[in-house]
Amino acid sequence: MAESVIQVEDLAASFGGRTIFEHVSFEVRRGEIFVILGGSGSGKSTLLKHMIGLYRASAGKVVILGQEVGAVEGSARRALLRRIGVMWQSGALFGSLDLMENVMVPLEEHSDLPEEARREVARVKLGLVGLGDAARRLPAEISGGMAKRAGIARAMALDPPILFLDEPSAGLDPITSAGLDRLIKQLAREMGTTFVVVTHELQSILAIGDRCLMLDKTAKGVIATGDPRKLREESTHPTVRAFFRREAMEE
Ligand SMILES: Nc1ncnc2c1ncn2[C@@H]1O[C@H](COP(=O)(O)OP(=O)(O)OP(=O)(O)O)[C@@H](O)[C@H]1O
Repeated sequence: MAESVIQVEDLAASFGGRTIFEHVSFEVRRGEIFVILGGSGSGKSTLLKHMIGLYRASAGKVVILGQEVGAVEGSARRALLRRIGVMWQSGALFGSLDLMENVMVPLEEHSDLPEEARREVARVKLGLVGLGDAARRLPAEISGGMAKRAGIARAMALDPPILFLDEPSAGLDPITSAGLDRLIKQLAREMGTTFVVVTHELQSILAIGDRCLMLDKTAKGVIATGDPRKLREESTHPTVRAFFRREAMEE
């Protein structure tokens, strides 16, 4: 079994005294696609933000690549954050920069590479996500699916061993979404990148998830973990069954 690269231990999140989830523990192994799922408001994005150190835990901790996210500071923190890439739901591209310039941004901020080398890295990353021909286009000139791909290329600019994707399928039609799923799987297999993906799209979960964790608003925590295909067949938890059955019937 691959080594674990992320450990989440007894994590709790709350805002203004309101608990969103507590007692959340799991680990993510090197090279796997780990999916965080759950209904609206269950705390998926909140968990992701705790994992990358944007929020402070009200209890418990997150350890990434051997370092406690909430405890490292200064240059050690910057070094740790360099080793994780994040793609936000919207793709969050800079509208005034073309795709190549967008992918070059993290390289400008975090590397000493000369301009020509930065361009070359950006070219390679855009090629990797199938956007080799669109490097000079502006975000306004591309489709939603292309924007997601560009967001992934930018998140990969510094070759992070771990990539976090926040709702990659949101706003995409099923065919584009399936194409994005294939890309994520390909990157995990070929580059050995570990993915943590937040989504509630069942088709995606079944297509790409090696393992998943399901959060629940009422339970304020985790109600299932494991292989999503097995959960679909075997879970006896009513909410887990309802989630997997609802959309399984649409397949
Ligand atoms: N910064 C914040 N301040 C206060 N409350 C917050 C904050 N971020 C999230 N919440 C609350 O935490 C709960 C979980 O929100 P979160 O966005 O993590 O859910 P989610 O599962 O990602 O939902 P969705 O699928 O709708 O995006 C919600 O009730 C939300 O209002």
